[in-house]
Amino acid sequence: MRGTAQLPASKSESNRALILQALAGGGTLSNLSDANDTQLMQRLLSDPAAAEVDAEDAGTVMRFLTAYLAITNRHALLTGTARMQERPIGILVDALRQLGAEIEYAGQDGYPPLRLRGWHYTETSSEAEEMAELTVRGDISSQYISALLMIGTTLPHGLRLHLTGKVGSRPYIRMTLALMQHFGGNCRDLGTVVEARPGQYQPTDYTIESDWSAASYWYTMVALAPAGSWIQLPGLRRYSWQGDQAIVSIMEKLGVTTEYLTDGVRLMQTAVTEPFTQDFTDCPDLAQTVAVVAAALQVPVLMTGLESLRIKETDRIFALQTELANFGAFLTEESEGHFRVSTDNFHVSGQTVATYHDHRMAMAFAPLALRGPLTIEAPQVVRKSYPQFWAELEKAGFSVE
Ligand SMILES: O=C(O)C1=C[C@@H](OP(=O)(O)O)[C@@H](O)[C@H](O)C1
Ligand SMILES: C=C(OP(=O)(O)O)C(=O)O
Repeated sequence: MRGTAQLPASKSESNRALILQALAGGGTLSNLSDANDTQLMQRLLSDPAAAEVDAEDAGTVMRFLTAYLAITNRHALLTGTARMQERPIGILVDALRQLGAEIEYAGQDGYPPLRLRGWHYTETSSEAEEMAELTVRGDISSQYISALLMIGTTLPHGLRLHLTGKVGSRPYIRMTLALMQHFGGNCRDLGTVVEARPGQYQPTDYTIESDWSAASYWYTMVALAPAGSWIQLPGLRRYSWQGDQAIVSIMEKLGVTTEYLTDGVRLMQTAVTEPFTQDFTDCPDLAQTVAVVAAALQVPVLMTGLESLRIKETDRIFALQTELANFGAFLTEESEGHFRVSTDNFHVSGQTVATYHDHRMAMAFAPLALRGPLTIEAPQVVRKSYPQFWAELEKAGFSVE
């Protein structure tokens, strides 16, 4: 493998920028993602009269729009796929209700679909001179916190959140604060306390960075490709707001080194090193990539911080365990929350990989084709974050049927 692969733009940055642009009332966004999650967000924001809003399987769309539609006083049914209706949202709904939103559960308590019935400033919230203050659990999804922070700026006195529990996906909260600031918001990260000061966002231009989570699959390919392979990925930045840039240091330990270029990075293969322990609390979306590449390289990585994986697009722990087993690889819970990747005669020989409606299952396993033929079921799942994935693989020399 030698060449350049095109990445999608970051869907996390794109979906925040779209909400902030809507709250600011303008600003030009360049290099918006072609991911379905982002195209969907854009479509839903551009139809302010819709009575039913379908967030499909996009977590950021569901969570960010719950807060955005509430604060903009929309009356609508906010729904999603069957899986989305199993992904919890009670923490966000409770917080928004305390702030003045009228939200009812149209199905099961604590889960979408939601019936939004507008925003009612309570007397205390409009008269008090102090910031609204809430305590929010941080150990289920950071998307609730990002959703609240973005609208917090537009509250009469702003919003202070006290985060409890083991806060996961922290870099995504920092990305939210960075983008809020970029759009003229005044906010602070004080660790277990995060604040959005009251103010007005300003229409601001922003160019979205390429997606580091999508880049992770190219790291796997370079790791598994013949010696001397390299790949260039344009649009990635050395100083990134994306926590999944952590793939750089993780893959140093799995035989791929990163060189920063004027535009993007070049990945080069090096020697594989020792077994190691990796905590995914800050970067859960990298877990599948690393589990698969560690299995293929037969490096016994100990993975921790995987708590949120069970409530993503699918139960990713179960999906990984089931599919890895077909290759002679195992993800075993050694002690609570500590999962060891191990292998017993790892082989790729025409297996079929089920994808469980999860784009990351397809993209994490596809690079195994460098070791032998395989079939990926429902390959269109990649459209959630990387619609061009299969086309880019073909350009890189894979034979895709
Ligand atoms: O805020 C975001 O853009 C995201 C936050 C993470 O979710 P959690 O906060 O639920 O872990 C991540 O897994 C998801 O893909 C995108
Ligand atoms: C978990 C993911 O997305 P979301 O939660 O936004 O659906 C993901 O892209 O891996």
